[in-house]
Amino acid sequence: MVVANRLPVDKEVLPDDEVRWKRSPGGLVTALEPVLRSHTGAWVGWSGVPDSQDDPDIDGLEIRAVPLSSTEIAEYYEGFSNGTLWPLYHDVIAKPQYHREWWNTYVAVNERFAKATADVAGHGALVWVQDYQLQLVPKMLRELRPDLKIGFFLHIPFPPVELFMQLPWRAEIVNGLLGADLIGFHLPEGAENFLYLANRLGGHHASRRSVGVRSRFGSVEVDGRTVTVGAFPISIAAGEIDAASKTREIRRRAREIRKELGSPSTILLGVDRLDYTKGIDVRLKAFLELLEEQRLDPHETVLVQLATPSRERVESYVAMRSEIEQLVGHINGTFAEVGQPVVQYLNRPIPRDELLAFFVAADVMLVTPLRDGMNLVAKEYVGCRSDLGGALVLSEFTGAAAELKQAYQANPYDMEGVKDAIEAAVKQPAEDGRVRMRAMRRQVLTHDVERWAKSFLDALKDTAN
Ligand SMILES: Nc1ncnc2c1ncn2[C@@H]1O[C@H](COP(=O)(O)OP(=O)(O)O)[C@@H](O)[C@H]1O
Ligand SMILES: O=P(O)(O)OC[C@H]1O[C@H](O[C@H]2O[C@H](CO)[C@@H](O)[C@H](O)[C@H]2O)[C@H](O)[C@@H](O)[C@@H]1O
Repeated sequence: MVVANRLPVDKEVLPDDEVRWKRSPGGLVTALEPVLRSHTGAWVGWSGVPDSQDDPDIDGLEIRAVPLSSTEIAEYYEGFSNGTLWPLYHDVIAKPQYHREWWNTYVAVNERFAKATADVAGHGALVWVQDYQLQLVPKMLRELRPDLKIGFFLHIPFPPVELFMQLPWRAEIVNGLLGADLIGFHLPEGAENFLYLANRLGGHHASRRSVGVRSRFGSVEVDGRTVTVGAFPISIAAGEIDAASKTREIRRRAREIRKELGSPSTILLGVDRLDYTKGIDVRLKAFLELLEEQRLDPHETVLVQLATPSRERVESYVAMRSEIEQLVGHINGTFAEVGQPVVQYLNRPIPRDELLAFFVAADVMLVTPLRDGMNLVAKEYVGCRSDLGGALVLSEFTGAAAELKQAYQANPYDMEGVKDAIEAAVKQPAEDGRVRMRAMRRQVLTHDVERWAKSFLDALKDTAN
């Protein structure tokens, strides 16, 4: 069973009360949906709208919707999850807000998820709890159902001790997670941060040697149980994406996109949830300066930014959206010609096949987060480039940077470094580009999401309890 804040589909109620289900945003769903489709399993989660307990009908998946009221959405989802934990775990890029009411609602909603799971899980079932919205569920679930095998995976970075210690409920979170049999992080660093805190805040004996990738797991002794802690970098359904990107329709659409953009020599592409962690402003500022310094030609270059709306009622997201839209306006105001914008910006989700066509069309992919747990967009781009064309500019502060070493990597806080990386990617010699892309594709195609799920679930089955 998968337990996640979100169901794989979001409910949409149209003005005539007709109900439609659409794909949920974000990489967690991108990764887990194909995994669960290829196994039998149930998914417990929220439908994205208030007060709904409809279970949508999805082929091969049993869905259990957990209802949330409007107040709970404001205090648990927008509040504690995305106004407190999200910025705290992402290097405090925005200032985390600490409110006791938000915390109380987070506890109550975690209890509801634990109870919903306990009600439907078969005896001895394997339960896989996902992400920062549900960090108390492992302990709550163990108390309700000690027969279950409980795994937990954190999709975002686990912060260093200096930042985590800000959290007024730090011990409760660490002890909540320790209810699991296996706790997984994307990177060894996150696992090591957690092991240190389990000892410091929980007072438990924790292993101290370094953690490996899918190997050399750490452990914490908790009330006679051993909790295993490991690093399992997530990935994409690489084979599916590779095959789809080779189809005639997507290749044709990619050529058409280039024409529609005015047949520029260089298409730069950004694809993100509209989130302040993604560094969309970083790449726009770098692009602006490269145009100003005449290192890029505005008649030959187009930057396409596809930004799907996200967490639109959270304050820091509102501010960031207007900053980005101002920057887009400023760049176009300065460098565009009538009918020929240099930045094309769409603030809406793009259908999957259309997105793949954009990846195939893009000469340079811009992935510039200030901090990101993994970033599946970088892997999707690589997965789409069977032609060995294109170049990836990648922030050092993404989880993906640990695996995609042949990308043009840059520190997103170093504007000159980002500009140099973009310029080098735009001007790369073709053969150099092929060598880089071949190496990155080898990594992505041999480390797909099935391998991620298998390595986590095998480790979970191997846990002693
Ligand atoms: N504008 C968009 N339209 C459609 N899908 C998008 C858009 N932006 C991002 N996505 C998809 O959402 C997922 C984002 O995953 P990821 O890069 O891991 O970041 P996060 O989960 O933080 O949003 C990817 O599968 C990507 O293709
Ligand atoms: O559910 P939302 O609030 O709309 O947000 C979407 C998802 O964003 C986050 O995704 C993370 O998971 C990805 C896959 O592991 C990873 O590549 C990325 O770096 C993370 O940011 C969030 O963690 C999910 O819970 C959200 O559903």
